Order: sequence, then C-alpha cells, then structure tokens
Amino acid sequence: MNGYQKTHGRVLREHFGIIPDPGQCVIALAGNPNVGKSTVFNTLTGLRQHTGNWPGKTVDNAQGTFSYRKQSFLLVDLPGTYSILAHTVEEQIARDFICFGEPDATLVVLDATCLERNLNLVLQVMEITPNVIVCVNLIDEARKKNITLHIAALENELGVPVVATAARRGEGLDTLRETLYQVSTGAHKYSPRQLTYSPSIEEAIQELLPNIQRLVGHKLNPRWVALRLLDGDKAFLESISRYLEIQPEMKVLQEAAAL
Ligand SMILES: Nc1nc2c(ncn2[C@@H]2O[C@H](COP(=O)(O)OP(=O)(O)OP(=O)(O)O)[C@@H](O)[C@H]2O)c(=O)[nH]1
Ligand SMILES: [Mg+2]
Repeated sequence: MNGYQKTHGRVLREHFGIIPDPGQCVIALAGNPNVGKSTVFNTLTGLRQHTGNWPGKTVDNAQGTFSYRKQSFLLVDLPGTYSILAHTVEEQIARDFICFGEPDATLVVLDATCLERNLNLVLQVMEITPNVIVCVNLIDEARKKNITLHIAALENELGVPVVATAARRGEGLDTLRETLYQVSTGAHKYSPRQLTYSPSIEEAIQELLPNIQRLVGHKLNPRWVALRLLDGDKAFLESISRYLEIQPEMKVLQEAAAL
C-alpha cells in the first residue's frame, strides 16, 4: 500500500456523475481535437471503459480505469478543445471538470507536429492547477517530418513533466504511467510557469485577490479566478456559484469585478 488517501468530493459525484473508488486517483485527459487523446485513453485503460454522455449534455463522455504500482486510476477523456475559456459546450465541460472536479492530475495531450498551436491549452491549464502532465504525442509523425523535439528543454520552460509518445504503437506509455503516478499521488511537486501580464492587469489581480481568497479558499486558484473576472467572464461566476454553492457571497465578487 502507498500512503495515498484522498477522497473525492461532492462535485464529481453530483455534477459529473463520477464516483471513484476510495483511494483511486482521478486523471483528466485534455487536448486539442485529433491529437490522439482517445488513443492514449484506450492504450492506458484497454477494455476497462465506460462511455456515455456528460450529464445534461449531448457531448460524449468516456471513463476508464487502470492500475499501476498497486495504485488505481480513473481516467476521464474530456472533449477535444483548443482553449478552455468556455466559448463552446465542449470547452465549458473541459474547463469545469478541470476547475471544479478536483482531478488529482490533468494530462494534456499535444500534437508533436504542431506544438506551438497546442501549447496555448497547456498554458491555460497551468493557470488553473499545478498538477499537469504534458504528453507530446504523434512523435512518429514528427520524425517523418524531420521535426526535432527538445523534450527536456520544453519541460524546463513549462515547469511540468513532459513525456513523448507515439500512442498508436505504445511508445512512451511506460514513462507516461510512471509520470502519472508520480504527479497524481503527490510524490513529486512541480511549479508550472505562470504567465505575467501587463503591470495594470497584475495590479488589478492583486486588488481582487483578498476577496477571492476569502470566498473560494483553497478550492480554486485565486489568480485564475481573478483573471476570469477581469475578462468579464460572467458564465464563470455562475459556474463558481453552482459548483461551490456559495450563491449569497457572490455579490462581493461581482461588485469587485464591476460585472
Ligand atoms: N501516427 C500516429 N497516429 C496516431 C497516434 N496517436 C493517435 N493517432 C491517430 O490519430 C487519429 C486521431 O486519434 P484519436 O485518438 O481519435 O484523437 P482524439 O484526440 O481523441 O480526437 P478527438 O476526440 O476527435 O478530439 C487516429 O487516426 C489515431 O489512430 C500516434 O502516436 N501516431
Ligand atoms: Mg477522442
């Protein structure tokens, strides 16, 4: 037995219809469309899967389990999105799951042949949670196109673990399992690089932080909430009140952000 004892919360059960076994690690699987998320998902979980829809939505949902080093994992395949700013139903599901579902780790799958476009999503996820693993998939395609990948340099720049894979043929999957284990059980802590915005935005963030911290405590990253408020994201405020059940206190945030 290892010492991993986290129990997952109400939101996962009530809003996402997901009930992990006691002690199971929950991993969210995110990425742009068509980068091989489902291939990674299938390779890790094999036939131990369950598919359906997200509660109340017509968007596919797949959950699967696997074990590694006597630790059980529940992997949740999120819809493919270029961003998680919640402009579409798919983006809203992905964002809300990563924000409020409290996964132990979020695995972001990237296409090795167009890293630049894919990194946008990674940076957004890193603003929400430090428990991020990047999987650079399709490295066989990158090789064919003579694209050289500097995985260690990327890892260094991002401040989170990066694993190169060719999921269709299982390449890199052993390293991926080990990394998922390390991050989601908290054996290794990482400090993802945070974007710094212009001085006026950074100042506005600092002004909002005390109220946000008081309201959401440790349940959400206060800096990310401040950014959403400054962006005028009313739908996110609604999500906060729905998932965290803090309706009456929301006025403070609305007024602070002049929404
Ligand atoms: N050459 C190669 N092809 C891959 C690899 N991984 C996935 N593919 C192929 O890429 C295509 C897309 O893979 P999916 O796993 O469906 O991608 P996805 O991210 O789940 O796509 P959406 O759910 O539609 O967003 C399929 O034809 C896969 O067989 C890989 O490592 N190498
Ligand atoms: Mg898929």
